[in-house]
Amino acid sequence: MAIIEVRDLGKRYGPKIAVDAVSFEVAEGEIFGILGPNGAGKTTTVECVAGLRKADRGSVSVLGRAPADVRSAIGVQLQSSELPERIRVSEALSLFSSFYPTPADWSARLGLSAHLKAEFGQLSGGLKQRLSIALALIGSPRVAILDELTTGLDPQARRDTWSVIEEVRSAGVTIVLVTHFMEEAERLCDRVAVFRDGRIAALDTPSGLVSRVDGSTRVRFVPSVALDVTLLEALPEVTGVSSVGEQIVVSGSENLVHAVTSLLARKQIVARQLRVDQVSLDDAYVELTGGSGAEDH
Ligand SMILES: Nc1ncnc2c1ncn2[C@@H]1O[C@H](COP(=O)(O)OP(=O)(O)OP(=O)(O)O)[C@@H](O)[C@H]1O
Repeated sequence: MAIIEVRDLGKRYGPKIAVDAVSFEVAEGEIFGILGPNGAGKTTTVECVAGLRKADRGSVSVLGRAPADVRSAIGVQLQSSELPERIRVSEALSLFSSFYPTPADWSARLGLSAHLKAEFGQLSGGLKQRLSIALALIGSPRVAILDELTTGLDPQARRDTWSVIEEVRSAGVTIVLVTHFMEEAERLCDRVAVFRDGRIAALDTPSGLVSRVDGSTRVRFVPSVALDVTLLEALPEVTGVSSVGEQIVVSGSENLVHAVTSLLARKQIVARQLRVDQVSLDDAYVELTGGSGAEDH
């Protein structure tokens, strides 16, 4: 069942079209990723889903209602979340807890226990980030919107945060995750919408996005005897053949390996130094967004 439905969403800032005809659904319990270069409209879209920004066009429903009517069911961690400099971590947690009938405390799990007395203004960027995640989850939301969840975290803290997100999902929370990190999307997301210039350029599972790239699989080998490459080119699974010295590199679709090895077996040719590579979500992203840098934050 869809817990979030976005239909034909449109938003301008003056002459600038930030979001244009964006539609998608998020199923209950899903981790839905939103990827795209800077300025592609990701934050504007999630702000509309959270009920924090009014769209010019289209509709958003969360749990079948307008987001503004179900605010307590939506937890939001946005890029710009700022707190007063002097507020202590413990004070922020109890203040936010007081807004909700059944608050949930994720602070220990997010590594904040040793920093409860620290003032917000003294926290490192990573700790501020973790506090903002704890505050987004404090109201036991049905839907959590996390914008650039792990930006500013070191690799270990990023992995720890991923484990927390997996726990949050196991607790039944649906998650919308805006990210610049392909590894994060690949690890966490069930489906990913790739935004480009205010529109969704592609929406699929991470592996589905990869398989859209032409020549997403590459087979490299050195044939035991000279091989007529036109035989390889004639295979329907093959999109390209090149040679580097003795090595032959064949690109093509998912079933490429079987097609190539069957041909070699028929010709009684042994494939030496056989290697198979798959393009990464990074490669797919670059192709789908026209080469914009993904991790330029
Ligand atoms: N309040 C605003 N006033 C004017 N223009 C805005 C405003 N907020 C965003 N924009 C513009 O709208 C476009 C989309 O911005 P948005 O923040 O939604 O993109 P984004 O994909 O989240 O980018 P980023 O990855 O940099 O956060 C950008 O061109 C941005 O400059």
